[in-house]
Amino acid sequence: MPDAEVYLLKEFLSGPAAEALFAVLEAKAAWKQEKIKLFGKQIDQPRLTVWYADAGKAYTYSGLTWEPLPWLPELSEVRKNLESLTGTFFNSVLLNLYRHGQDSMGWHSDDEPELGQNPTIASLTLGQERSFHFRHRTQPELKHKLILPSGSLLLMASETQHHWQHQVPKSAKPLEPRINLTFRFIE
Ligand SMILES: O=C(O)CCC(=O)C(=O)O
Ligand SMILES: [Fe+2]
Repeated sequence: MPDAEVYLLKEFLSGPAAEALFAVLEAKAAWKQEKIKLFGKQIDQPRLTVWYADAGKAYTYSGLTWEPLPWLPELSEVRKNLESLTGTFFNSVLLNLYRHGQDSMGWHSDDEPELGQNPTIASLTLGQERSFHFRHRTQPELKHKLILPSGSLLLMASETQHHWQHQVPKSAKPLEPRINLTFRFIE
């Protein structure tokens, strides 16, 4: 992909480790159904979310301001491993629970000002594999599609968010749940 720095580690976690972490997070994370405003109406986001971060961090995302919860030990452990792998620090993680094929995330870039100029975003998939699409912001013929399997880690770095958008599209198939963790550094 031009104008991007993207890596996919297909086996960041083993199958059993990904399954175990999925079970812990599904049961222990404080999942919430947030609303978004669309054409002046409040509607449910097509997924459940929860945000964990270091104390004192506030984050605005999808028009919502998130109040961080203190880290679960299992999340701190993943954070530590990611930090030694990437050589970058992460002080927050957004969890998304896609309950079935009709849950999704629309086209966007992770380019909120508090993420800084060229954020490194580490995105871990647990459970159901899903498609992940990229499209270039100014050259619409540039597209890229990936499958994110359970235990995989997608890293997006340097100028990727300036030039590309990404989405997790809905699927007509009756899919099993997927948990996604996106680790970020908020300034
Ligand atoms: O679920 C995913 O793989 C993507 C999540 C995402 O793009 C985000 O949280 O910003
Ligand atoms: Fe994103």
